[in-house]
Amino acid sequence: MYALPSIFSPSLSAAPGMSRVSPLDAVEAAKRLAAYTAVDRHIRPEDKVIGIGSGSTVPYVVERILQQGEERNRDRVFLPTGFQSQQLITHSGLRLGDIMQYSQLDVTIDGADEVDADLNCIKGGGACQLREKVLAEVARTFIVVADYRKNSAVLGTSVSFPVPTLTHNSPTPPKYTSGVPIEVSPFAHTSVLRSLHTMLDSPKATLRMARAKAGPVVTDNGNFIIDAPFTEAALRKPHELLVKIKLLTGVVEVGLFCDIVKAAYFGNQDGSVSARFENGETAHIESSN
Ligand SMILES: O=C(CO)[C@H](O)[C@H](O)COP(=O)(O)O
Repeated sequence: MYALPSIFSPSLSAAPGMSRVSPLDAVEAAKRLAAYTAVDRHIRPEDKVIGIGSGSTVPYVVERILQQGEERNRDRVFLPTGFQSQQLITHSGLRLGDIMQYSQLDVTIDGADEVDADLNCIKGGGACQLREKVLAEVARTFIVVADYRKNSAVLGTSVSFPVPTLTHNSPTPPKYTSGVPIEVSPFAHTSVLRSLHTMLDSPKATLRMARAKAGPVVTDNGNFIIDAPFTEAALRKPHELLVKIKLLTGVVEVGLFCDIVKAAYFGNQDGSVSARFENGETAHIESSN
């Protein structure tokens, strides 16, 4: 019953044990290392209500949870942050719950697009940030897992966020980063775009378009996504920026997660894991897997 669905992790579908896993490229191996380490440290036997985030790292989280065994998972319930993680949970044979039944979760583990030195994150690369933030905020412990490319000093500066070229009427053009994902009501998307362009110094903010559908990406909540690049100076104060964006009428949720993360785990290319904790401590963990 407990088997990782191949649609989420084709190269791992036959193997709950790492030694039988087919070779992964460096990034995939790093995602899996981060996920396994976080599950081993934070999903304890007594944790019964567990949030499962979205993205390509989270299937490794579920894989490790499955490896804890049927007995351990029998009386647990798993809450998804979107359609993808809902499918991941049900196809894995784990029990699916509904966030509307729970005001507190034991732990949520999710991916991130980027994490800064203070554990602020950019999320929403998969357009799931509303549900992700709800499940992060109601969890006693919110843990982020990612590969080494997401580990940044300042948001917007990692390789996963290439800086777009931009002309600007300034002698020294400010450095703009690629976007902060912003979920907006479709009705308000043009007015939010205008406010981002004119009031919040994000002239390159654009509506995210779908790849295999005509028109914009539509979220699990029926909304649109705007990707808004900001200057490095703005992203050095992510909480201030979050508040400004959130106050725009029509904004449903912003993919800036501030002061929520308890710990972040980054898989490295050399097989180690770097961890950062909310109290400012860091750890370098040599993998035993
Ligand atoms: O925020 C997210 C989805 O909205 C994801 O957690 C984020 O995009 C990271 O994804 P991946 O694990 O594929 O790098």
